[in-house]
Amino acid sequence: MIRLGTRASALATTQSGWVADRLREAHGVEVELVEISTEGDRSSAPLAQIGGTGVFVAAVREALLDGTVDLAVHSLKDLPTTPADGLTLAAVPQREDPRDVLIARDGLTLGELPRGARVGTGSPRRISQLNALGLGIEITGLRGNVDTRIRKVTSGDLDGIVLARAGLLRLGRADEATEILDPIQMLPAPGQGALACECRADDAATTALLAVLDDPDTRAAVTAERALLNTLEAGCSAPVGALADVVWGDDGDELWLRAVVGDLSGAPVIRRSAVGAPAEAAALGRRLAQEMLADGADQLMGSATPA
Ligand SMILES: NCc1[nH]cc(CCC(=O)O)c1CC(=O)O
Repeated sequence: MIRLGTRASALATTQSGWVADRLREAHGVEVELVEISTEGDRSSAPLAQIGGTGVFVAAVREALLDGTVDLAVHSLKDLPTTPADGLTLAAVPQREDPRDVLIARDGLTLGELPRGARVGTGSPRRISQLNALGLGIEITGLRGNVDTRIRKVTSGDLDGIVLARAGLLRLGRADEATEILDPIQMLPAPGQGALACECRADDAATTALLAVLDDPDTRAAVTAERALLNTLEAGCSAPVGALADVVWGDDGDELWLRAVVGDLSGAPVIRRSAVGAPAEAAALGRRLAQEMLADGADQLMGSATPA
């Protein structure tokens, strides 16, 4: 019997249920879902105020460490880049679509929104990239689960919201998006669309069961994205986007990494890309981050501390 710790939100239980099904299928093991309430779920304060998206992860990790559960499934983009003592990232399953989408009233796209339109997002990364497009839209803070956010549009409170396509796909609501945002304009959060299966580092049995779920291309991609974020010394609430892909190139598999650093004001952002070998994903992320720091990424982010 494997006890799988999960947050109680619809998205978290769907993700955890998916991992549980894969484990049952692959190994015929019993898996029980154990719901864990986190500070991020209990409070509606802005995430930057209560410690960033790490608040979703901390309580679930505690349950792992004290033995209440044997396995935790997180959204990888919510996982801090510093490794947790005593835990191991045992599997990164194949990634869902990493892109962001717009859900707007009347089927509108970003370019069709009138000046002054009110678009909801609390993510500094999304605010920075939206403002840099110079569309004259007004951005307002937004939190809550996927359903709560979508209702801000259907109720007429907001003209649009931006959120991750992966969450919508997992909840069977992807057709509610009115535009898929091209990464050329809107790079996703490092790790977006990927899941993290975490267990105790000394739990060889669970680690071995999880091995079948690991997707090497996804792991290489998110390793590069997270190494970049870590080298920029930026947390989950920094205006940083990154997306890596394994592509077939002249020398076999190549890992392409694109990244953006901005500020919240609509100032020009810094965008760069680099290519390397999938086996050197972390080095690729660090190298691209160094280049962006040389471009002034730290000053740009330094001016961007959210109020
Ligand atoms: N920040 C919250 C969060 N964490 C993970 C997802 C779902 C997408 C994913 O798995 O990356 C979301 C919602 C969103 O950003 O719209």
